[in-house]
Amino acid sequence: MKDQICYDDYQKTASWLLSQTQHRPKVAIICGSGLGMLADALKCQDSFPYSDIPGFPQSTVQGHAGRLVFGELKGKTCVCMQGRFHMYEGHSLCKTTFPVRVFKLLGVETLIVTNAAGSLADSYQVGDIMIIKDHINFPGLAGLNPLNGPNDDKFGPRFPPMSGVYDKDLRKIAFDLCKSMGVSQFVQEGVYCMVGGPNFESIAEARLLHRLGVDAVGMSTAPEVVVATHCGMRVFGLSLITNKVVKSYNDTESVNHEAVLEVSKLRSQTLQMLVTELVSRMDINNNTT
Ligand SMILES: O=P(O)(O)O[C@H]1O[C@H](CO)[C@@H](O)[C@H]1O
Ligand SMILES: Nc1nc2[nH]cnc2c(=O)[nH]1
Repeated sequence: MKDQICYDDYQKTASWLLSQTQHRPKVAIICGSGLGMLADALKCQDSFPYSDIPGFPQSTVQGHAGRLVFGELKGKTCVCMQGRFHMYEGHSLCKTTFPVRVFKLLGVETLIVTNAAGSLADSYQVGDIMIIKDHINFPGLAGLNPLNGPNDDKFGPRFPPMSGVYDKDLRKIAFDLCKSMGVSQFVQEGVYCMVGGPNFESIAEARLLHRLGVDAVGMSTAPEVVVATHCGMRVFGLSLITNKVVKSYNDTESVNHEAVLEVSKLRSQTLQMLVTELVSRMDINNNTT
């Protein structure tokens, strides 16, 4: 796949998908590491391996199956990415966010992003679910932004605002749902920070992030949210806290990807229920098939 992607490239992929499925999704869900089971809740599935979709990048990370699944959650049509693309895999940021613009062209109005993340906040525990209130896009602050290059006005403005992008109403609905599901004791709300990866944080880096007010850190999500916001989508995000980031030189623990995937399994049912109920409560004009 080439590095410069133009409107026609997104359009070709969207047209191919529209020709292969009757589903017309209004909601897209991106599954984080080990969270691909979120797609299992979809009814009447049509699914496509990324390798079959013209123009789609390929997943290379364990815990990211590489399948696009269309289907219904409580009667609402959704498309779900079982596997996302990360900058550290060697993809350009345009490629990591390619699906988001394709979703826009499919008619998607709301993007739900999920990820596995390490916690910096002292009060967080492994297994907590963090509703994302805001993000710090470290690569973005350093000039690595998926919107770099000529702006395509068909998608959005040159200088999109990034304040208040994680939809307040959806966050409130999610909180209320967690209460009614009896899981609010392990639900948090906080700031997600994207770093480039693929290495986990050094202790000095962890301390820096902690001082900056970061609650959870990962290697994804922010570019997808930037692109979704640029093209006018509503955004909701969840981080599953899979590990505590090591902040002390006395700590002998260290994190690894296998442990991240293990914890993802632990909360799979709760996350699936939360996302399903959230989608079912969304105000969506659903014109399926
Ligand atoms: O952000 P997701 O895709 O959930 O994955 C997270 O888990 C991986 C590290 O274990 C990194 O890719 C990090 O970003
Ligand atoms: N950067 C980063 N990404 C993660 N993904 C899951 N856990 C972590 C972590 O501790 N740090």
